[in-house]
Amino acid sequence: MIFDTITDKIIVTAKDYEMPFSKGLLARSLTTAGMKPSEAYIFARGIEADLNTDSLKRISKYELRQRVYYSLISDDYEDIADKYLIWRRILKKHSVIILVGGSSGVGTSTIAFELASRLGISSVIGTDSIREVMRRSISKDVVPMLYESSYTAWRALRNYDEEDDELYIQGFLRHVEPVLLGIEGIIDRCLTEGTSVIIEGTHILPGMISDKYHNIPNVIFLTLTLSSENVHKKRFIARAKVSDRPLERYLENFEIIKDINKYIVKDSNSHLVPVIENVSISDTVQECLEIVTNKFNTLDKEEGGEMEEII
Ligand SMILES: Nc1ncnc2c1ncn2[C@@H]1O[C@H](COP(=O)(O)OP(=O)(O)O)[C@@H](O)[C@H]1O
Ligand SMILES: O=C(O)[C@@H](COP(=O)(O)O)OP(=O)(O)O
Repeated sequence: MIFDTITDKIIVTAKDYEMPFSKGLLARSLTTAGMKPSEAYIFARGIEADLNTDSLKRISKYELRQRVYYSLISDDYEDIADKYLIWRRILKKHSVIILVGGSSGVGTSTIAFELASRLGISSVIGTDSIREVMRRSISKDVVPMLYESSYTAWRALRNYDEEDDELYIQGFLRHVEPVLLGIEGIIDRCLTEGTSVIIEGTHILPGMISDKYHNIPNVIFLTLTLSSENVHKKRFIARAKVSDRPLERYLENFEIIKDINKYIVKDSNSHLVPVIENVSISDTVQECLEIVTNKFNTLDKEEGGEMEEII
């Protein structure tokens, strides 16, 4: 009841908490369902106006969801109405595992965190953290490539030939292999527990991840790329300004990072994994959300899900 005394806003009540109605929050769920941000805010404002007209002081989350759903239908947003509800049921019923791959600097961490916040998935794990854990359990003598970066791993190969066109990719593949053990372990754990996670980083290489996971419908692969060298370089510059990751290291190895990027894209294409150009954050997030939502929409329909059942 505390909010009633400090705000004039309608209070939205849930089982364990209550909070003032927020147009921003509602608009966010609507954009997750595919509505354009500009339309979503106007729509959320309309919902608030309707609630005020009805002189409501408090509304349950359940009733609010119901109102939003039927307003979407009556405003000819039927597609969005379905998607608006689907995430609630999906996350209740399934574990959702999203794997976001791409070479260093293309934006996998940034996009993974955005997706997690939009979808209400609370766990995001970077493959560089998994690599760190693997380093503690596998000695450098056994797998020296694990102690390198993806783009310097070639240096740890035995008797390498600097003229070999495949040298950098061979190093990258040997670097990725032990990290995959950790990635697959996390996926298995989430599937067993029914929890959701987004795993992101350069070690998500579709062709090296066991076929078993490609055949599980709630494991979704996404690959990010940047075709423009200039934009890609600028991303390292931007990142160096806000972190301790030295710019020189990435620029010095840029040609190798580009080769790895090309390899990941080719590998993704041949495994039918969607490849997304990460130019604008909002477009990339929207594109990823569309892929993920459509996949679950299909799965949900196959399972005979009825939208009305949860409102
Ligand atoms: N779509 C984008 N538009 C502009 N900047 C971006 C975009 N995606 C990522 N960035 C920025 O680029 C830099 C590298 O992104 P990051 O997510 O750290 O890459 P990765 O995890 O793939 O190495 C960061 O400074 C990030 O804020
Ligand atoms: O090995 C690599 O390519 C990067 C991956 O991390 P991101 O750049 O993708 O965050 O790690 P590094 O060893 O440079 O810290």
